[in-house]
Amino acid sequence: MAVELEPVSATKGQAYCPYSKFRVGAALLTDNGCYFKGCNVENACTNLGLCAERTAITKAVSEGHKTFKAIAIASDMEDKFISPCGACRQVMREFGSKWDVYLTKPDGTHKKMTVDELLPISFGPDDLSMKKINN
Ligand SMILES: O=c1ccn([C@H]2C[C@H](O)[C@@H](CO)O2)c(=O)[nH]1
Repeated sequence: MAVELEPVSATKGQAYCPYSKFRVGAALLTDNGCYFKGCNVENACTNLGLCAERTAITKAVSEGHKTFKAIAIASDMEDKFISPCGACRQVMREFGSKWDVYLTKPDGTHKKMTVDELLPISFGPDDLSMKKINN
């Protein structure tokens, strides 16, 4: 397995989710073997809440890491693999389409998908590299 699932499970315990009571943890593995963990951080102003995946990615980027091998995501859902929201998929895609996302269950089972499988035919940084107008 490319990513340790234990850190992601532990990170779920840090979730600040007084409104949804839905705990999520993420563990992001960089190309050079560092882990950045994240949890969801909710807010009384509902739409300011941040998902676990984006917390982990933001922590990594702000510490100088932008190439990722994998991210693992954990929740308390016993019967379903946790699946990242559309916003998180787009933020993952910003840093490449070919890295892995491990969707997990509390019993340790997981499903591995690439960012590209989760967000096919995506819009990304390359699409902005061509100048479309001359001003
Ligand atoms: O992949 C997911 C799905 C949901 N959430 C959070 C957002 C919100 O705080 C709570 C309920 O949607 O779970 C995540 O952090 N990651």
